[in-house]
Amino acid sequence: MLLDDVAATSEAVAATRSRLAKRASIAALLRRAAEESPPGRDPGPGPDEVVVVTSYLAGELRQRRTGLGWASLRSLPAPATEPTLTVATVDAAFERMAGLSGPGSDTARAAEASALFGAATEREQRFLRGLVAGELRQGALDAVVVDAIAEASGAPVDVVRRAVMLRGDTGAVAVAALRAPDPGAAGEALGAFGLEVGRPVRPMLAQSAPDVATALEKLGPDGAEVSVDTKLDGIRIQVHRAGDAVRVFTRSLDDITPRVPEIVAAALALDANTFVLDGEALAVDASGTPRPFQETASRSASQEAEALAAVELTPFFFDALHVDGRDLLDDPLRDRLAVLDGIAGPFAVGRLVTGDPDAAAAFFTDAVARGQEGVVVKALDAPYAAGRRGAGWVKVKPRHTLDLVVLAVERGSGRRQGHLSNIHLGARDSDGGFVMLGKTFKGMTDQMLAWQTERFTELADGPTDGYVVKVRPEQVVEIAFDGVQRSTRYPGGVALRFARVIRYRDDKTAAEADTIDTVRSYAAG
Ligand SMILES: Nc1ncnc2c1ncn2[C@@H]1O[C@H](COP(=O)(O)OP(=O)(O)OP(=O)(O)O)[C@@H](O)[C@H]1O
Repeated sequence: MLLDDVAATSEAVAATRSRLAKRASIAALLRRAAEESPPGRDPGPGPDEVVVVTSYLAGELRQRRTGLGWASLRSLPAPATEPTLTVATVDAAFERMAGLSGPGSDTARAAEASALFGAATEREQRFLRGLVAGELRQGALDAVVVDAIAEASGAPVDVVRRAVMLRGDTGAVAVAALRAPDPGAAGEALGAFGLEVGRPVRPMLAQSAPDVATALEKLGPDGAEVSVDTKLDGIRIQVHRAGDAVRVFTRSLDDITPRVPEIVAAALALDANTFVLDGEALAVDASGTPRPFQETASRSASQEAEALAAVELTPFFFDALHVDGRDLLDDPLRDRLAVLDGIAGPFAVGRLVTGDPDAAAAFFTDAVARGQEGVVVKALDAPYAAGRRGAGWVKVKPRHTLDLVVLAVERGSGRRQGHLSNIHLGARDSDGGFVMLGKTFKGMTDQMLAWQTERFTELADGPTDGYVVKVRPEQVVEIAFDGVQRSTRYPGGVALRFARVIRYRDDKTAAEADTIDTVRSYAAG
């Protein structure tokens, strides 16, 4: 298949707001990809073309890192006039670039890139640039691609979605679905995708509520028993063990095993040979009181890798997805917790199972008094909704926070001279854009200031010599605030009161940031 076909479809998808139209064009292209490269016909050394086409349609390169920087794409060779590049050729070129390392690799990579872009037409250049810079990626697109795989293969959409969540790899799911001879076989092939120990599953996420009483109402009938879990403010971890082999993954499915030997040791000490557990890793002091979040985060944040050895982390588990040959994802939480308690012992997160709203509220107050972040209230009959903000979990925190996207940054003055300081904050709106809500430089440590100056120079979009530097909307920041007020100053009609920075989040993409509707729900009256 020609890259031009994929680029054309990608442009058509971006040009329409209709989800049905997007789904139809993606499905048509996937079907063509499967027909043009039937299995068994000189497969060559590369992957199935359907895998590559699927990831390009989702806006991603198959290679997570190519070493190609945004800056290197500023001056491109003149475009070709005729489209000749095939998807397989392009994938092979990126594979070579990703494999380069050591002295001279930058030059070799630049030469590869220049040859690739020189063979691309103007439209293909635009598309490739978007892929490399990550500009084509947006959360909403993943869901449309899942829908399109269902349409193209005839498999039920929830079966496709489930396979993607369990496999964490949309391309592999597309191949299995599209290579099946008929819809029935496609559904069967996907149904066989189970949880595999060693392969991370997208974690279940929580909804939120302003207080415990509201959380209980959301979860179901009066008086129904729920689990009120302590909400620990650390790093989400998913720990896989098969015998002596342990792997630790983050919320975004990155493998951090080599960086957390103490978690590996704790996993090996648990009373089961094979498992997948979900939990949170935290720095705690001798009395079990959590250390400030910054200490834990310094272990995960890429910008502070040197702090790695400094803090000892303890894992706390709150869910079991698989134990000793038994998949638990579809079992009710009640049963999963019984299994968890049987193996995790002191490493299980503290919880209270109750149907009494007063007891639940008291547990929350106590957790916060002990320095924890809040609670997650969970329905005992709900399955584990991998990769989704499931209805079964509701988080409650005493402090209001939002995850917003940095839209621009201002040059600092005085003590902050030479730094990029005041950040412009945006919430996500329904059509993929961002609405500005205010600015802040409160709460920033000197370390953050140094880090963000570098980061936003990289993300700068347009001239960087002005006072306000516009940036590509990619960096998520967690903001605490005292309230939301109506305001005519900003386009969304609302502004944050006393917004302050808590931390930069590398575990969320802009597509996962909070929406303007969520922000408005905090506005009084
Ligand atoms: N007992 C618990 N049960 C579930 N999640 C927990 C628990 N303790 C801490 N957490 C954390 O809370 C998060 C659930 O909230 P959510 O799904 O909204 O993710 P989030 O946006 O990363 O949350 P936040 O920013 O509030 O930590 C989980 O990702 C996990 O890291």
